[in-house]
Amino acid sequence: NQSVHQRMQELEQLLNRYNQEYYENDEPSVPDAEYDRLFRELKTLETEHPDLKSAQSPTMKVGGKPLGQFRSVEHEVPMLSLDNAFSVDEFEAFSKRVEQRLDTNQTVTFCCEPKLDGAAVSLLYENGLLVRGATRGDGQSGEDITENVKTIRNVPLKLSGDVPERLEVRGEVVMPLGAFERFNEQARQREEKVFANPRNAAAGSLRQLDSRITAKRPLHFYAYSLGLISETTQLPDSHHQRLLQLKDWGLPVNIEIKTVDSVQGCDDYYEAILARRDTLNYDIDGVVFKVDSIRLQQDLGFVARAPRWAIARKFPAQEQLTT
Ligand SMILES: NC(=O)n1nc(-c2ccco2)nc1N
Repeated sequence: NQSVHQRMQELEQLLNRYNQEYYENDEPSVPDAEYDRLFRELKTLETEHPDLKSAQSPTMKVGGKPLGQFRSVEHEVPMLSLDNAFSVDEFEAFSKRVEQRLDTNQTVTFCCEPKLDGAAVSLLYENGLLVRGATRGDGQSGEDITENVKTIRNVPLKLSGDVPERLEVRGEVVMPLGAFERFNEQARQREEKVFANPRNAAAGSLRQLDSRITAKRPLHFYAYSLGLISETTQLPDSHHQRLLQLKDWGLPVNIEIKTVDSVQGCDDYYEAILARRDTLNYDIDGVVFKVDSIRLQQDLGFVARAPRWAIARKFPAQEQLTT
């Protein structure tokens, strides 16, 4: 019995370490199959020797399921990825495609947004109360991280005003740069692994099993699009106006977002944000231009999984300062 107990303690230590790696840094040192095998071995031994089972066993934290203990969430409206334009010519080709769909004398308004480099999430509010949070996953289904998103500093648990019965908000979770540096400094001092960049820090923090750990992470959320909405009739036809409506209801919307009425306006916006990139308190990897008219967005639809009505224009890669 002693050797069984020893093996159980060894398994517990191994699994806790692998969990830490997986959820702290999103970088497990063993493949999931190996983790699952060890997990099942421990589970079996605990079933055979309940008297030897520890209250802190990793099998207690997850309610019995191995790694995949986040419930899966189906995105009724797919969470799209963005097509990228790496040059002004590629962007102009995009705007030409859009203009082809317009009547001749119509001009197209674009909504311009900084492209936040964090982790995309979906928040679902029912009667104004936050009822679910989910990662983007593969765009069709993600992980249920409700308890974790509730700990994000600027995510309202209750919206204010006359809100739709069901409102799904999508946006980016970022770890502000100052907080990221301080967090990594602390991790270094504690001989814990540091995050390579703020995006990993945000993604890894959101995938913590224990939301008390997430709660200690300085995360911010910025809304940038809407998913499921009941009562769409009351919403304006403009994407920008809808974001301002989200702001009125208490959701954080990035202050850099604005509309322009020409391709030149988009180019100016790209240059202006690029020039100020180092003064922003979060990582961005470009700007996003979206056709502002929802009606025109629906008319343009999307090809594969990227919308025809939006395009990201990426900045040149930032020279990586040696941290
Ligand atoms: N990452 C980011 O800041 N995004 N991502 C979108 C997006 C993705 C799909 C539709 O819109 N918009 C913004 N500002």
